[in-house]
Amino acid sequence: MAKIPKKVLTLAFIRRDDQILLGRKKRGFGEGKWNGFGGKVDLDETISDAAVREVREECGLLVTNLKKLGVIDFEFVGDPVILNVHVFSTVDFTGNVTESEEMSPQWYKVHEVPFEKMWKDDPHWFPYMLDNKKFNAYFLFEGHEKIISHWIKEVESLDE
Ligand SMILES: COc1nc(N)nc2c1ncn2[C@H]1C[C@H](O)[C@@H](COP(=O)(O)OP(=O)(O)OP(=O)(O)O)O1
Repeated sequence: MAKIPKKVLTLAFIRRDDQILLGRKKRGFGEGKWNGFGGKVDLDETISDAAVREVREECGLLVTNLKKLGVIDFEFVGDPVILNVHVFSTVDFTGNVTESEEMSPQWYKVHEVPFEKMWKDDPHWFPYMLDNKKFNAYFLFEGHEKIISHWIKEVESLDE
């Protein structure tokens, strides 16, 4: 049976009191959308090391104690590659929030997250992430704005 190619990506969120740090993507995949910070995993690094690196590159913060809260598979009609996104969260960071070439960061109150300017899947799984619940999810997109099917379930644990 043919193996489905998966591209492993990180997506990290930083929390501070009743706020969450989001970034507006300035270029590339998801340009214009608000999201957490993340990207591809390099050959020589673990997924959580990649999450730390991507946060530092994209918003200038050094994060520690990242907790993996979710693993989401995204499939796009007509594209054989599945995006396998590992979602992390932390409240521990040092440094100053800094705009990068890729992201324009901004703190939002957790009840004022701008879902209308984000990926369509986000309102489905953000409640789990904001409640620190672990979850697995799958979304099938047609284009970048329409979800055709999805599932999401809370889980006891996730592989590190
Ligand atoms: C399709 O739905 C998605 N929703 C959300 N909330 N986030 C998503 C979705 N699909 C991908 N993502 C995340 C995963 C990553 O954090 C970024 C995409 O990473 P990118 O392609 O920008 O990876 P980089 O390593 O930064 O790429 P470059 O090396 O080219 O800068 O979006």
